[in-house]
Amino acid sequence: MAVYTDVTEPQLAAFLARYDLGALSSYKGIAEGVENSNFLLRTTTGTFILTLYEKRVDRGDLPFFVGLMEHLAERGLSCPLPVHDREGNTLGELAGRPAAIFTFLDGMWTRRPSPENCRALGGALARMHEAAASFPLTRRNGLSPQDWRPLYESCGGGGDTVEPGLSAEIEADLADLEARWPTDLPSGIIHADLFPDNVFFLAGELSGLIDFYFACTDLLAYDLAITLCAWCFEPDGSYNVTKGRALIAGYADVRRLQPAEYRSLPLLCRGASMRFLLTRLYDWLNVPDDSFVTKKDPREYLKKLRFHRSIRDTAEYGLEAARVTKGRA
Ligand SMILES: Nc1ncnc2c1ncn2[C@@H]1O[C@H](COP(=O)(O)OP(=O)(O)O)[C@@H](O)[C@H]1O
Ligand SMILES: N[C@@H](CCOP(=O)(O)O)C(=O)O
Repeated sequence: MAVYTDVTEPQLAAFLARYDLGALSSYKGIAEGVENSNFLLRTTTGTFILTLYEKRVDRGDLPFFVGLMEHLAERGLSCPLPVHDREGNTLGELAGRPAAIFTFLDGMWTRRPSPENCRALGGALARMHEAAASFPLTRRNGLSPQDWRPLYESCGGGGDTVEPGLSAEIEADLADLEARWPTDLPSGIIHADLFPDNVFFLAGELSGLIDFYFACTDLLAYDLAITLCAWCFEPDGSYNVTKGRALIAGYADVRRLQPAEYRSLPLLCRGASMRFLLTRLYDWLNVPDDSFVTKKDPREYLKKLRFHRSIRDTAEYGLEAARVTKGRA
């Protein structure tokens, strides 16, 4: 459930009066999502999404997030386009929260992605990376390798209550990831949270990407690793090589991987697994059971971490280097 802030009809009507969007017809809270309060907004001119930014989002980051969506949408990527008010602002204030209105994207997210979905997604991710290359702002990744240890330490050894031995396992992996994390791969703006619930499909075609609220400046191939972890495993925890192959090939059809990016993929996938293991572990231990937020199981990412640790050669993800890189790896 993600409606943390109530908005009254007079408050919303007054907010809307600043826009050329017609009069308020109806609005209702959207249950999905974790970070912010979202409303489906209907006016006499169309359907929109109203977002109120909650505590977990830093106000200082909003121009980056909203500006990025506008930049991407203007370059043909299907993602929410922020609507300007009559004075040209995309960000305002409603019910004591920063707020913005976005165009509505048709489609639904898929719980059972197919290899074709993965191929289309790979292409969209690469197009996003290319379109974002000309965006002038940057944002540090607040969940980068240097942030993982403090996050782990803030869990206070609670990992062992989730799974015996988890703390020692995390510590060993953290030390290895910190020592070997690559710094010389191509970087740019990444989505950083491209999970199935953030990708819409309509009649089998990818219709848009949403939720850019973890977007940041980081390694492009790390975004591919995050996406592979989120899309290419089955509910029983097994890796689906057909989906992995389709995702990587779809990406490389648009943006070829450099040999070093290809070689680094197992390490980047371990890092991606560690990042989501740690944020889920923190929430598992700290978010009250009766809160609105649905806590996600950290053990899903522990299994993925173990799988990626077992990979000896990137080809095990489904594609030989020669098919996805510029030269020979
Ligand atoms: N532009 C949009 N078009 C259609 N639906 C949207 C749009 N933006 C958000 N939504 C809906 O709102 C839900 C929550 O949005 P999301 O950005 O994922 O929230 P959060 O940042 O809180 O996780 C999505 O799952 C989707 O149903
Ligand atoms: N994708 C993350 C949680 C973030 O949720 P979102 O609704 O903002 O995408 C996870 O699965 O741990």
